[in-house]
Amino acid sequence: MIKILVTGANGQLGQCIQVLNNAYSNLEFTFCSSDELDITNEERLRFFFQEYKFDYCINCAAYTNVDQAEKTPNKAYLVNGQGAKNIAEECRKHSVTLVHISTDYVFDGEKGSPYTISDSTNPINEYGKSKLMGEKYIKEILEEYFIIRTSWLYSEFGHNFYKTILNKAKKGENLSVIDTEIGCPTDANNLAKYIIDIIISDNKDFGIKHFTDGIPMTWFDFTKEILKKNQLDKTTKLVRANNYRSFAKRPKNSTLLCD
Ligand SMILES: NC(=O)C1=CN([C@@H]2O[C@H](COP(=O)(O)OP(=O)(O)OC[C@H]3O[C@@H](n4cnc5c(N)ncnc54)[C@H](OP(=O)(O)O)[C@@H]3O)[C@@H](O)[C@H]2O)C=CC1
Ligand SMILES: Cc1cn([C@H]2C[C@H](O)[C@@H](COP(=O)(O)OP(=O)(O)O[C@H]3O[C@@H](C)C(=O)[C@@H](O)[C@H]3O)O2)c(=O)[nH]c1=O
Repeated sequence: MIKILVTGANGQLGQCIQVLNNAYSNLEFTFCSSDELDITNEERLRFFFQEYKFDYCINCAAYTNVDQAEKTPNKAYLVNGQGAKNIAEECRKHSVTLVHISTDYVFDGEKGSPYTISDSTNPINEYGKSKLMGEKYIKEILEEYFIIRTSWLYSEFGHNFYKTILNKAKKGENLSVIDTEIGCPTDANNLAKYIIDIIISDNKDFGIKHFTDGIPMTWFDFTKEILKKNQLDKTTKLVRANNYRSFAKRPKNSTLLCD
């Protein structure tokens, strides 16, 4: 039996992993919400790792509000930086393999072609900087880790662009969406399966990975797809925008090349 701790389990990705709970007879999951296990609480983490003998930890816990992170960066650094460090230290002490999730926003978006795992990082907003801090701690502390960078997650769970657009369109709102940022929308359910495949695979090729399952497009193109898929394209007014009122800068082209 492979014992797996999932932190931040009530978030979008955590819920996608919960859907897979009964699909694998050789996996035993422990799902912890932020209330049950706060990754910034070192004492609680220590207790948890000591009490239960995990083989893997999937860290889905994160501060993901990109605009709010500009206003309260310390909170983002605490969870995405220090929190990741705390988990990595417990993983090292107890020989647990860490599967950590990172983001396309660690890149500045200026490259002009898809980012590979060996490209230099240079985040342009506080969320991206805090996620990069988490990556750096993990690389320093652990040898057996997976850092999976992904992008533009959507699913039926939690908050995401797909659901925001769908809700607005269903309410009959006019949509104005930027076409100046390019990335790869990724179904969080497929990311969940990819993570489990890594865990059950015999081939332990540790390190950084890129995972997306969508083709590069702008948020505007993605909106068109969302509307079409939900038969709202004929009834919703959608206009192309050059800018959208937001606090954080976002990379122009953060397309990830998957390995
Ligand atoms: N969403 C996206 O588009 C993308 C996400 N990612 C990364 O993927 C991962 C999963 O993202 P996603 O599921 O969408 O994010 P969510 O915001 O949906 O989920 C994050 C979860 O982390 C929890 N959390 C926050 N602070 C703590 C803490 N101190 N201790 C424990 N749990 C905490 C939150 O709980 P609560 O709500 O109670 O605070 C929430 O349940 C993150 O690492 C994110 O950076 C990468 C690329 C794209
Ligand atoms: C809702 C909306 C957004 N936008 C713009 C704002 C922004 O530039 C872009 C995306 O908006 P959002 O704020 O929903 O997405 P954002 O929070 O930037 O999404 C990011 O989240 C983090 C967690 C990640 O790791 C990234 O991969 C990425 O998914 O679309 C519009 O132009 N019109 C709209 O109606």
